[in-house]
Amino acid sequence: MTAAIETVALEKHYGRHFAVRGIDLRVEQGSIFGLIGPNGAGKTTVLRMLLDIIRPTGGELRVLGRAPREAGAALRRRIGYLPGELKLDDRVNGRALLERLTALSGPVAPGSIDLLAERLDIDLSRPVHTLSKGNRQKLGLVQALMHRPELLVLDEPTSGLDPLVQREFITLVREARNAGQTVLLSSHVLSEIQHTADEVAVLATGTIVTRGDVASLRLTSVSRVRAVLSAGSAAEVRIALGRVPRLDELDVSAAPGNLVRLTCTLRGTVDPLVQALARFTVRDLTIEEPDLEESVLELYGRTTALT
Ligand SMILES: Nc1ncnc2c1ncn2[C@@H]1O[C@H](COP(=O)(O)OP(=O)(O)OP(=O)(O)O)[C@@H](O)[C@H]1O
Repeated sequence: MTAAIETVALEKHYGRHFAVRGIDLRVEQGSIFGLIGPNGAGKTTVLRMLLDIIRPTGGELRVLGRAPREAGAALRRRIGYLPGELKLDDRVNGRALLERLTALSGPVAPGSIDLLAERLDIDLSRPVHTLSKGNRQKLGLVQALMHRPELLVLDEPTSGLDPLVQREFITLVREARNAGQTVLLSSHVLSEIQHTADEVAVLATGTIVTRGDVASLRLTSVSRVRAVLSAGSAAEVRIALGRVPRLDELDVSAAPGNLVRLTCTLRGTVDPLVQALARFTVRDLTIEEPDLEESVLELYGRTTALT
């Protein structure tokens, strides 16, 4: 099956400065793909090249099987795009603005705009210039979604939205995927990626530093461990845990009643730790599953350390 998006060695430089370099992406049809990265990582640059708003300085790029540079407006109509910096015509109300945009997007099913407006809780009769940042963002989402495009490209989609609307957005994105649409979203709000994306690529300083499904990204990251053991001494526990690979930040202290408390961090599999603890009586044990945020922050840290 043709991928919805495929890039090979994609690059964009401005003079001697590379905004992105060596980007290989494959986004399968009917999936949700998340692009995460800190400010300036290159997320917007990648998305804008997909839309042919800017042109690559190197590499190859295909969107819905076509080269954006050649496919023009016909390809654009198959895509719903929410730009990171949304510019809307201020002089009209929301409904007039959206109806005008249908000239670019192509046909919109009757009732679709009203349904989306209701779900995102936006009043379309209000002049655009009176709308708050969040309400403008909602209009941006409606225009991206209203023509049920094959591909949604959403740059920081929940920026400015309150938590209830964010939740509705997540539902809308999942519905889109279930209906066979493909979604590419960029964000540094990791929770929305964590709750939606099938696959994630982490971008830092213009290159992909890691990729995978959300579950596997968690696996490679750090868990926080807390335990209370019945043990002869803190020193005995320290020695036993000294042989556990990828264990860090170990803090062991004696507590009343022949108890020993410990905290540490652990990267990867927990089995060696559990085996080391098994020689004591374990009174309490908590292994906090790391969230994506922690994994990604850690990855950013590793990347920074390398540069
Ligand atoms: N027109 C331009 N001229 C020069 N440099 C640019 C231009 N546009 C982007 N850049 C640079 O390219 C890099 C990537 O920028 P980009 O906007 O793609 O990052 P981003 O990941 O979307 O960041 P943010 O989360 O802050 O929106 C940055 O270093 C930025 O300064």
